[in-house]
Amino acid sequence: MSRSPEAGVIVSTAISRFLYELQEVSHLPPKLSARMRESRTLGEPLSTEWKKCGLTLIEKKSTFSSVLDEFFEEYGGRRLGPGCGLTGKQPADGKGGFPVLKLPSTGSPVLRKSQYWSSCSDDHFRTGCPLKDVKIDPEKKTPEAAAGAGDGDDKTAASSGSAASSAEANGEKPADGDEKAPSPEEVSFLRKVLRERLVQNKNEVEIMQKDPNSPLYSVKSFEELNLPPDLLMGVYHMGFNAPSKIQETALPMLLADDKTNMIAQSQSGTGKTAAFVLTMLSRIDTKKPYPQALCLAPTMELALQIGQVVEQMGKYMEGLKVAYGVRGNKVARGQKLGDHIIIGTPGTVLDWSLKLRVIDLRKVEVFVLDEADVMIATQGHQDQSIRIHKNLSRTCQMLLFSATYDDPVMAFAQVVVPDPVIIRLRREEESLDNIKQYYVTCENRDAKFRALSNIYGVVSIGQCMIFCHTGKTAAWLAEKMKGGGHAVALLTGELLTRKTAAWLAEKMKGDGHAVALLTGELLTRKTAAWLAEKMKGDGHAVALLTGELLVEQRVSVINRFRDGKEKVLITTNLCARGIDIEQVTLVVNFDIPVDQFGQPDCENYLHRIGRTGRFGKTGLAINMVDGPRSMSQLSKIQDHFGKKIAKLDTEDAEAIETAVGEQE
Ligand SMILES: Nc1ncnc2c1ncn2[C@@H]1O[C@H](COP(=O)(O)OP(=O)(O)OP(=O)(O)O)[C@@H](O)[C@H]1O
Repeated sequence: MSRSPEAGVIVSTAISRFLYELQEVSHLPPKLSARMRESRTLGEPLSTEWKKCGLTLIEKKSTFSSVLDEFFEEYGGRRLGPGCGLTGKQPADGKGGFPVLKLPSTGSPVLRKSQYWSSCSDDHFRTGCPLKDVKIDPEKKTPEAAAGAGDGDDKTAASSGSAASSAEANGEKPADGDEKAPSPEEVSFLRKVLRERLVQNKNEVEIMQKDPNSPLYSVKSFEELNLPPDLLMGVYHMGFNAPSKIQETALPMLLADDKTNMIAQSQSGTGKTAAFVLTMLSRIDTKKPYPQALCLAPTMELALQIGQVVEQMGKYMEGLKVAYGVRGNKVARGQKLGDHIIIGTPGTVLDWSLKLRVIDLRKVEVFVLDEADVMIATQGHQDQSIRIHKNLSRTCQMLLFSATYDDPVMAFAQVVVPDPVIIRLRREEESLDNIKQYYVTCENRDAKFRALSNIYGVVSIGQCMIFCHTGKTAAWLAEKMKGGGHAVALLTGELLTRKTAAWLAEKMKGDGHAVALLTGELLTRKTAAWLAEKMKGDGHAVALLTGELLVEQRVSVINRFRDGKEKVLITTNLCARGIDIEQVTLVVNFDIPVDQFGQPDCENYLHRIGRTGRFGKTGLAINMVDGPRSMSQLSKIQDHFGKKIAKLDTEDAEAIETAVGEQE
């Protein structure tokens, strides 16, 4: 049976997961269940994993399909087709029994092609997410497609078809799939590290509290909060003069003796982290050598960011100790942690508390769940957080913070935060009032580039952001503009293409480095990373070159642009979504923003061009239209906002001068 390593991983873990779930349905003997849990090693060949579980692969027709049907009834799945299912012998007493997997001899095409199974990733499996919670991702590619589209520059990604936009005019496949969108965790991390100051918001804080009669008060200064002097010094050390809008309302409740439980929602950058860090610090006694505050974040990077705030704000608290419950931080079973604050990700903290027992959850005074919206987007985190939460004492103060407020977040919040006060600060509306919007008609992308050059040739532009639909167009345009002498920053999901990686590997080898190049058609990023680790473990010096731009690299690109080192930032929808770069003078939609269904994306349009025209200045937005389709998309956007988008003739220098001149 031939299959790529990644296919093996996906299939094996999905099936193991399936079996793991199945024990609840068909009562596997405990010893076997335990062995199955142990056998979740990433990348083990399917057959080894099965053998470890005491399972055998057979090729006969299914005789155990009723169990399978029962399973799907219970978990809401469906049969995937003939020849793919469970088979085995049911013992006479009806108890126990070893389910045996049956795969078609052709390399399990049904499993691989099925959205259901390919949606079960290793993460679902590792984090113990119930199968019923596995979200089916219709965009998810089969391993073969992923391998083909991953980091090749001579292959185009699988097209989503309907997402086609103006990029079609270039004969290029317009799928977003040619680069990877930053995950919610990455976006959240990027925002945090890029944030330099508080986001101001003039809206009123809305409050919903359990007892509407209990008095509410807000503070206008940190002194009013009666903080211990060492903590107040820490706040000043952070450079905070007065509480932010959300802090004014939240802090008096958070710090009150009755340990109010709270769900707080406001946009990123409004001061939530500072508020809960202050609460954690105010609740701990550094003389007591055990964890008293616990904070969960969705990723290691975010946990470390929070830790930095804790360490800065707690700078004057003598003896304060912080531990990071994140992957790679090892603790010995039974060791008792003497740190006062634990910040970590749900999986590791769960292990530390319930498996290794290094934290006594009953002694935790305050429990914080940060970035709940990002947390629930990560499979498994929700369940793990709930399991941790269940072991906390009733007197523990529970706090949950989120940038959004939709139903899944609230449902989760209600489970982990009993009797909460809910506070909310609505995002200030962005408006198009200060922005002059134009469109330019161009035949193809070369014509778009010419139009852009004309604009640059006639007037001097401050900083400009250009949005393209795909990473490929962005890279092409960046090269063209560089050729024209512009200082250009390029922010896309792909840094190294396979070709570049191969070239770099050769260079490095030439310089005497031992380089194993792990990219290409067969290996996906995950398999490559796994293999690199394995090889390193075996003492090889391995450089892993894949097609992804690391978060740190993205930060550096954005920072360079913000510092004015480059005047033009060319980016894609995917990479720029949710990331604020303030104060550019010109926004160019090289391609009209569309959503995954090819419909005009008004929200994104507003967000993109809202970057210009801030601080009372007039901004300028230019949209490039290359056919009837993009024209119709733009008209819909115009109708949506009810603001005129005027035609601009970029062959007419005077017209350009008038348009740009108005903006200065
Ligand atoms: N009272 C304050 N005065 C001045 N600056 C503040 C204040 N509170 C927070 N800040 C600063 O504002 C920025 C955003 O604050 P913070 O990280 O607490 O917001 P957040 O809502 O948690 O955002 P995110 O969700 O992105 O983490 C940080 O640089 C922080 O140091």
